[in-house]
Amino acid sequence: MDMERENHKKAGLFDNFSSLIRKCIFSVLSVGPVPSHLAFIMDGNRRYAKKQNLLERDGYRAGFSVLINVLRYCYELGMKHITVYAFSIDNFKRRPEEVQSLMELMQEKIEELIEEESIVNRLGIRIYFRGNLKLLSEPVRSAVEMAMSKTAGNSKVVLSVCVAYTSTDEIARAVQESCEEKQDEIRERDASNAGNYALEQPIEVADIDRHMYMAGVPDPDIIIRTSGGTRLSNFLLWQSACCLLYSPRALWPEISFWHLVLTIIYFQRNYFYLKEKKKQA
Ligand SMILES: CC(C)=CCC/C(C)=C/CC/C(C)=C/COP(=O)(O)OP(=O)(O)O
Repeated sequence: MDMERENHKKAGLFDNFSSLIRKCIFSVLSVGPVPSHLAFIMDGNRRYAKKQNLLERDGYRAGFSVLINVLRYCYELGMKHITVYAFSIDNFKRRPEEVQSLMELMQEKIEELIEEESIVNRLGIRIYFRGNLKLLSEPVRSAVEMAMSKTAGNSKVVLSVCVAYTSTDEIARAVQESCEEKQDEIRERDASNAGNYALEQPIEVADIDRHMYMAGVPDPDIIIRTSGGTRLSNFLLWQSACCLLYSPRALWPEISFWHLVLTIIYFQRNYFYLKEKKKQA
């Protein structure tokens, strides 16, 4: 028992020490510009499981723990938006047992996240799930909806979790809805202006923007794809016209505080170039 208490005390001291080191490093980094929106393609969970001789499911569990750590670091750095690619529409084509196991894990973790004392509530994180949510099974969809309503009062950080998501689906749906909206407007105007044909009204980029799953979220400053890949894999294509891509070689569950530090340094080195490109766009 004494041994247990001793170990607990040591772990507590280590946590305090790490948090102090983090604070010092973050205050140095904060002298320069810090991104306000990071987006992650959390690649490499299965490879990690294989490498560590774990079940695939445990690779995803390790990936979820890393997501929680990353959220804490981003919060400490004062970032406003974090977006993660948790499940693409194409992922539904994986083996049914794998899809089932990942969905069960998501449901379990979402339910944990909305508990009163969870990190999400302690740090004031508002969660949005973005994607074609109709494609989710009923229990997962209810968990997702519950998480969005239970965190609606949190306002420090916005976590956007893209599930049942692909950019091409997002764009096609937004264009479709914008056309329908425009047709309704024309119909209403024609009805009140009998006999006069309405002039053709083009659909603007801003109209489509308003109908995106990511509506209201500023475009990401950097997309980080772990495991060294440099493909966007149908993630945030509409939102990444002026965005950096960073691809550390580490698998997602291996991502640590130091990878985040390197990401910020990469952002700071490219800041003026990015600012110039944004101005031109
Ligand atoms: C509640 C919540 C937000 C949970 C998120 C859990 C989590 C870490 C999901 C990642 C899912 C995924 C398909 C990652 C891609 O890597 P991969 O598994 O395809 O790995 P590979 O590239 O090694 O094959």
